[in-house]
Amino acid sequence: MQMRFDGKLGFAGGIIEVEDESVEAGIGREMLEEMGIDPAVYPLSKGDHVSSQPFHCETLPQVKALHFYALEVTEAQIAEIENNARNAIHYGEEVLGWVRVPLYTMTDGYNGFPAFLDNNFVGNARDQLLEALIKTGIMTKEEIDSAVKVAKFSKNQ
Ligand SMILES: O=c1[nH]cnc2c1ncn2[C@@H]1O[C@H](COP(=O)(O)OP(=O)(O)O)[C@@H](O)[C@H]1O
Repeated sequence: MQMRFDGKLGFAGGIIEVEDESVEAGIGREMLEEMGIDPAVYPLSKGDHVSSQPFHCETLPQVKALHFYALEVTEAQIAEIENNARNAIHYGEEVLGWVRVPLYTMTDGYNGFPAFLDNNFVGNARDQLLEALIKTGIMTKEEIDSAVKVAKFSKNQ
C-alpha cells in the first residue's frame, strides 16, 4: 500500500481519463505516476480485477465507480518496485512512501496484521485490502475474520 499526502493509507490509483484506452490502461498510467512502475513490464488484465462499486463524492461528481485491481508479483519484483518508488512522478507530494502489510499476528494476538488494520485508511481501502488478500489466496476468509475480530476498528463501527 502507500502512505498518502493526507496521512491515510491507500492504494495507487486515480481518475480514468478520456484519453485512457481502457480502465486497465488508466490504472497503468496511474501506477507509473504514483509508483514508478512501467505498465509495459507490469501489464494489468481483466483477470486482475478484484471488485467494483458505485462511487459518490461531492468534490468528484464525474467519478461514478471505483474499480480495484490486484496484481501478483514475485518477491524480486517487489524489491524492484520498492527501489523504484522514490523515482515516481508523484513521490514526495501525493505519495509519501510504499508500505508493506504485515501478514502475521504476533503472540499477543493483536500486533502485526490486526494492529495494521487499525490504521487510518482512505475510503474503503481497508476492505479492498481484505478482498485482495482473499482473492489472491494469500489469506483465507477465516484468517481475515479472526484478525478483524481482534482489531479495534471493528468495535468502533
Ligand atoms: O485507495 C483507495 N481506496 C478506496 N478509495 C479511495 C482510494 N484512494 C482514494 N479513494 C477515494 O477517492 C476519494 C478521492 O481520492 P483522492 O483524495 O486521492 O483524490 P484524487 O484522486 O482526486 O487525488 C477519496 O476520498 C476516497 O473516497
